[in-house]
Amino acid sequence: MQLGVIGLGRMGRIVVDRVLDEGHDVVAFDLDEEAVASAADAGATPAESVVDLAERLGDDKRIWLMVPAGEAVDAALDDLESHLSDDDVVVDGGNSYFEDSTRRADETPAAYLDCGTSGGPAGAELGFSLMVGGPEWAYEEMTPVFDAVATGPAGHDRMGPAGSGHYVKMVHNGVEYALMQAYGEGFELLAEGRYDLDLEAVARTWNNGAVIRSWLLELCEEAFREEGTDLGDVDDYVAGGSTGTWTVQEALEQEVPVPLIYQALGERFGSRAREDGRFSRRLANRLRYGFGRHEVARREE
Ligand SMILES: NC(=O)C1=CN([C@@H]2O[C@H](COP(=O)(O)OP(=O)(O)OC[C@H]3O[C@@H](n4cnc5c(N)ncnc54)[C@H](O)[C@@H]3O)[C@@H](O)[C@H]2O)C=CC1
Ligand SMILES: O=C(CO)[C@H](O)[C@H](O)COP(=O)(O)O
Repeated sequence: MQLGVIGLGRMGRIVVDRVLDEGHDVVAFDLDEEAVASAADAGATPAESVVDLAERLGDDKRIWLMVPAGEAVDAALDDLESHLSDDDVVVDGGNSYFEDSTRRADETPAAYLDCGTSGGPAGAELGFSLMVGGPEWAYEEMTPVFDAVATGPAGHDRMGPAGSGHYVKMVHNGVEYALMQAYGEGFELLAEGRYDLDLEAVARTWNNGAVIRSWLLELCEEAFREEGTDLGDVDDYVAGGSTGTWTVQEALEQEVPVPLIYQALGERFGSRAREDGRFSRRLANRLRYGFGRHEVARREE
């Protein structure tokens, strides 16, 4: 199969590499020329623009968007629009808002798959977990690509119609916020509590057989190992927040109580007011580096 990939950042480049590794062809474009050159070095065919990418793909185009949610997705789709037909398939693998995805599915003259992607940069080796929404035939058509990008056949599935992939990923991120908050609170109590504990040793012990072992807890262990048990100069400022906000908004609309996710979101917003130096927030700040290679906000000396 030949796949066009638009957006070659932390996540898009992994899509390129994993698809190439499985013997497929890739045509790659990014606004950043260095990212395009680097993908070309890895074996992709470089494109000079979105339109050039579309023209190089010929009939039955298969295109994966991996650009920031929002305007960048609409900009790429605008450029693609006149080059698409209903035999083509466009996948949006970013963290788009699900209602944007249903609108785009209606407006795009190709089959549109909204694909929630989880796993972060660690997915380069492990593969991603992919939650896909959209037409069944398009999902089946893209199965070789999903097999390559995901951990394997069990790492992707069709959730339902348009929007459902990004809807499931939105809720996934709400859960992610709540889990980060729970680990943060537990470690804050241990850090502030009555024993002088090595939190890396605690995390390592928990990760070996404990009920609460998980990848996020492995990232806690990594954070304590790399930053120190007091998290060193990691600031109590947690960025991000859009997917958690959408989750809470949807929960309110559906009248489903999600107090843990709401509380975790509130803690993030609170961290930006810099009222105090909460340990849990500093850990969340550092964990986002662990799973997403997002920049760690550091305290000023
Ligand atoms: N980093 C992570 O852990 C995860 C990120 N995501 C989502 O994946 C998407 C991409 O994220 P990252 O790769 O981390 O971002 P990134 O910032 O590393 O890369 C985005 C790339 O898109 C390019 N770009 C922006 N607008 C463009 C346009 N109109 N045409 C072509 N290229 C354009 C940028 O130059 C950049 O290279 C986002 O929606 C993000 O929320 C999803 C799961 C995990
Ligand atoms: O989707 C992700 C992980 O699953 C991305 O890392 C996302 O950026 C996390 O959300 P936030 O930026 O709000 O922390």
